[in-house]
Amino acid sequence: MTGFVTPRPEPGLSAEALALREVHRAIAELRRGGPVLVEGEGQPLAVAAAETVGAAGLAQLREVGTQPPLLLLAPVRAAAVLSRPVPLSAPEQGVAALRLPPSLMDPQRLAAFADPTAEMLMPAGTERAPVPALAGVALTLAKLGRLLPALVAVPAAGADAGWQRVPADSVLAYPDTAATTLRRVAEARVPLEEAPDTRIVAFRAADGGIEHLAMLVGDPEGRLASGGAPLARLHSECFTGDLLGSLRCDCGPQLRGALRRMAEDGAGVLLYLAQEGRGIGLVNKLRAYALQDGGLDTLDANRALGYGADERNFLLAGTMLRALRIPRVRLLTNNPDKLAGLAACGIEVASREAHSFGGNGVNDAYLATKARRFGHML
Ligand SMILES: Nc1nc2c(ncn2[C@@H]2O[C@H](COP(=O)(O)OP(=O)(O)OP(=O)(O)O)[C@@H](O)[C@H]2O)c(=O)[nH]1
Ligand SMILES: [Zn+2]
Repeated sequence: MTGFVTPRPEPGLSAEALALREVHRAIAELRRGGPVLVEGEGQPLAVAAAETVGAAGLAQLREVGTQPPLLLLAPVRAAAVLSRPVPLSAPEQGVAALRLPPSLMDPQRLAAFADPTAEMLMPAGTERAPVPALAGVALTLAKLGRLLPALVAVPAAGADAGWQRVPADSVLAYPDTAATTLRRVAEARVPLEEAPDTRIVAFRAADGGIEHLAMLVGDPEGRLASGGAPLARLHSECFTGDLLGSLRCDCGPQLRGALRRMAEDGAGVLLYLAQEGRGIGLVNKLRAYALQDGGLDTLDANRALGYGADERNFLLAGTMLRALRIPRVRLLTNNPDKLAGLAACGIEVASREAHSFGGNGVNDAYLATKARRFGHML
């Protein structure tokens, strides 16, 4: 059946919640190996994630495709699978498109092209193709889903009403919409080893999505009322460091050290942001670790996966601090991006407080890379 069904917005659902929902549903579809239709200016683009797509998803792509399928990759990843440099021209939005011969339309091979830890090469003679208009948006969608930014794509016609559709605008607005619609949803007193007088406040965006937490230690409101500024830390989730005590990073000592310092100071707010692996997700962070064991540093490993060096969005933190009525902070960080990020969303950073814990023998090169390549102030 072909045809077009106008989506009926549900009563009471805001435009922002609807936009988040479109993206969440598209991500869920990509993650389970299904195809989605990205709509915007130009011909709609049907895509599936190379990492997850199965035979059924590939068949659906073939059905709606008006041209042979393409593999969309970050240029650095395209250069790796082609074993030759891929020069970028400006209008191509940081995407390379490679023609996929029928013999390569195979789930296992596609997954290997997506993943630099699999070391799979495209056959000699593989050609680049013009990059479709919505290719950059589609790769952004894959990254929002914490999938490897590698997609099988076909410019599409005649997709029926059963297809999961997502407007390009909703994808592009997603990071800001997910941040600005955060609301407080739960709160409880949770005494912590390092900071016995702690309340945890949970935040959730419109249409569900990822939740973020604020740990309020002592009396930050009182500190502000007396004209001071409470200590604050933006802590990006690190399952391996925070929970397991991994020695590869410094997150565990930074987390507990920040809580301890806030308790000693009598006030503080620690935002625990669900931005695992600088925003690439735990699975991709593990892939990045594997690449680092092969010789790349933490920045180049992210890039080899097709991600940026740091995919975090600190607008989240601005929204949370405003909701908590904390407009002014003394920020525990060595990261200049956090200072700039908070300033950009109108939070006053009264001072920066150094927050370093020294190397442990395993993380020394990682800490040195943060100083040398990310500009961390150590
Ligand atoms: N992608 C990636 N993420 C990592 C790696 N090591 C740690 N992380 C993540 O990095 C985040 C912590 O960021 P850091 O750069 O260590 O420190 P920061 O929080 O930006 O800066 P500070 O405020 O100075 O501590 C957490 O989300 C970790 O999961 C890595 O090798 N690769
Ligand atoms: Zn860590």
